[in-house]
Amino acid sequence: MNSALKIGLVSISDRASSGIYEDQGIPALGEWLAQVLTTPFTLETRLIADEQSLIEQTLVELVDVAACQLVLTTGGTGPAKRDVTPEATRAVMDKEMPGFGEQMRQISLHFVPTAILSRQTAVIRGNSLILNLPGQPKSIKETLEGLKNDQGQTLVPGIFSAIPYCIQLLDGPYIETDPAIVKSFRPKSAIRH
Ligand SMILES: Nc1ncnc2c1ncn2[C@@H]1O[C@H](COP(=O)(O)OP(=O)(O)OP(=O)(O)O)[C@@H](O)[C@H]1O
Ligand SMILES: Nc1nc2c(c(=O)[nH]1)N[C@H]1C(S)=C(S)[C@@H](COP(=O)(O)O)O[C@H]1N2
Repeated sequence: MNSALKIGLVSISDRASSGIYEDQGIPALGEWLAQVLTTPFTLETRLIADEQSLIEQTLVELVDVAACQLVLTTGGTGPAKRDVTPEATRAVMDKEMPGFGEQMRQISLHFVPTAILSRQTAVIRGNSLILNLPGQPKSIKETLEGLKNDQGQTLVPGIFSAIPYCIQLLDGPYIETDPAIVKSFRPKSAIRH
């Protein structure tokens, strides 16, 4: 199976979803993906409140019905009572991919000491990867892209480097990126020319 790339974006914020402020999560995710992906893709976007059952329902629908091979959530990963995104994500998983959360916290510590407050994780459901990002819109680029010096050299690799190969291992489309922004890493045997 090697269908066209479809990515689900879920912004989870009580205030953005009720109109108290404008959602910046989905635009930030969409703009970043448009810059980095050289593979054509389509988006399915959802803006929802921090309600566990609604988050679970949305993730299931994006994977099982809309057939997104990758789903990125933003928001609701912190310690506050209504932050339940990781619980909802785990509730719909087949298996957990804890390395993504570990690496994102490592990256984020280069930007903010409160990075350890994010409980973000990643999971596999069916043939799809679901990944939690923090709610702060600037954290999207920080965690996906990593940290570069003034000369543009990578100091800490962002987690997106590992996503194309992960999707490939799940029998999804072959995803390519602009290496000047994020170099996708694959073992030599998995590279297609
Ligand atoms: N979707 C969003 N759009 C714009 N800014 C956001 C969004 N989500 C979070 N932020 C910003 O990042 C900060 C930290 O995000 P966090 O997810 O902790 O928000 P929150 O306090 O849980 O509130 P809410 O769920 O209502 O966004 C917020 O105070 C807000 O300034
Ligand atoms: N890269 C990055 N990671 C970050 C942040 C940030 O600004 N940049 N904010 C942190 C803060 S302040 C919190 S409370 C947690 C959880 O945020 P969330 O509840 O919006 O998901 O993410 C953390 N991770």
